[in-house]
Amino acid sequence: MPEYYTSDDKSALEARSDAQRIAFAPFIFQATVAARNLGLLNALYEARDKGMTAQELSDRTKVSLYGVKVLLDMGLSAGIVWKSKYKYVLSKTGFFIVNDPMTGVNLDFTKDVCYEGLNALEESIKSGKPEGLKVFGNWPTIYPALSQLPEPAQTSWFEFDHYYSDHSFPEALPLVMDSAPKTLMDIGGNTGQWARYCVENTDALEVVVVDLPEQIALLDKQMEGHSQTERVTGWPTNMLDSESKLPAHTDAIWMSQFLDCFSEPQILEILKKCHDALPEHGKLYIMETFWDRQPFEMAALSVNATSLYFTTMANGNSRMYHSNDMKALLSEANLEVSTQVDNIGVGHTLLICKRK
Ligand SMILES: C[S@@+](CC[C@H](N)C(=O)[O-])C[C@H]1O[C@@H](n2cnc3c(N)ncnc32)[C@H](O)[C@@H]1O
Repeated sequence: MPEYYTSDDKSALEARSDAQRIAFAPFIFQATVAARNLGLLNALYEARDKGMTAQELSDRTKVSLYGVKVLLDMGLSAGIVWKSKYKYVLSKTGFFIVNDPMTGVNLDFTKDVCYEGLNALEESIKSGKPEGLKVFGNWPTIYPALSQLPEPAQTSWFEFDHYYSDHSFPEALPLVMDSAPKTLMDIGGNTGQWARYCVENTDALEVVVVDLPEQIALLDKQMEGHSQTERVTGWPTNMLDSESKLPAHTDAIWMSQFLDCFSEPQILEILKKCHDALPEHGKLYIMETFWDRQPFEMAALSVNATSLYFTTMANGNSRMYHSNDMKALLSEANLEVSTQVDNIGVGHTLLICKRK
C-alpha cells in the first residue's frame, strides 16, 4: 500500500496556485454541480468533440446566456471543460462528472447532505457536537434522524452509504462464509442491505440485524418483495446504552461502516460487548474504509473528507480511522486481527478478528 503525504516538493508557484484552488474551492464545486444539474455538461457530452458555443448551449438548455458563460468560464478554470476556438468542449474530468456513478454519489452527498452544515465545522470542532446537523433539525446525532431527513438529503445519504457498501458485498460474503457460520449478527445493519444479500446468496445463513429502534422499525418494509428474508430478524438496541444486550448464540458478528460512527472510547465499549457476545472460536468481521489503506491518494482524500462529515453532520466525535488506531482498540478489548484483506469493493478493508 503506498504511503501518502510524506513529502513537500512543490515549487513556490505551484504551492501558491494550490492555495488559491483551496481558497476558491467552494466556487469550483458549486459551479460544477450547477452546470451538471442545469444540463450544460450533458449537452456538451452529447456534442462530443464538436463542442458548443455559449449561444448554442443557452438555446438547448434554456439557461440564460449569462448563466452559461459564468458557469462554464468557471468550468474552464476548474478543468471540467476546455475551449476549442469559440466552443466549449467537455474535458475528461467533465466526462466523469457526467457519467461516473462514484463521482455522482460523492457530489450529491457533499451538496445535499454536507454543504450547508460544513460551515459549522469550526464550531463542531470546538463543541465536539455535529453543529451542522442543525440545518436539518434538532437531533443529537444524525442516526435517529436518518428516517426523517428532508429530501434530497435523505436520498443522497443512502445512495452514498449504499454505493460504498454494496460494492463490497460480493467480495466479502465468501470471506465470511469461509468459517461456515449458521447465524450472523449484523450490528449497524441499517436498511438490511447486507442481511438481504446474505440470505439471498446462502442456503441457510440466518442474520440478526442490530440497530437503533428507528431503523429496525423499517426493517420489515425493506425486506418486502425479496426472497429468503424470513431468515432476517431485527434486534432494536442502542449500542451506546451500557445496559444494552446483544442477541446470544450467534456464531459470528459483522460490522460494516459502523465503528466509524463512534469515538475511540465508544468503539472500545462496543468491541468489549462484541468480545463478550462472541462464542469461543467465533469470528468478528469489521469492514471499514481506513484512510491509510486506500489504493490511490485521491481515495485517501475522499476518506478524510468523509471524516469531516462525521465531525460536522453526524456526531461530532467520530471519523474514518487509521487502521493502526482500530487495531490498538481491538487489542485493548482482548481481540486480535487474524486476517486483513484490503481493496475490497471501493477502498474497503476487512479485518477478520478473534478473541485473544
Ligand atoms: C453508516 S451506517 C452503516 C450501514 C451498513 N452497515 C452499511 O455498511 O452500509 C451506520 C448504522 O449504524 C446505526 N447506528 C448508529 N448509532 C447506533 C447506535 N448507537 N446503536 C445502534 N446502531 C447505531 C445507524 O442507525 C446506521 O444504520
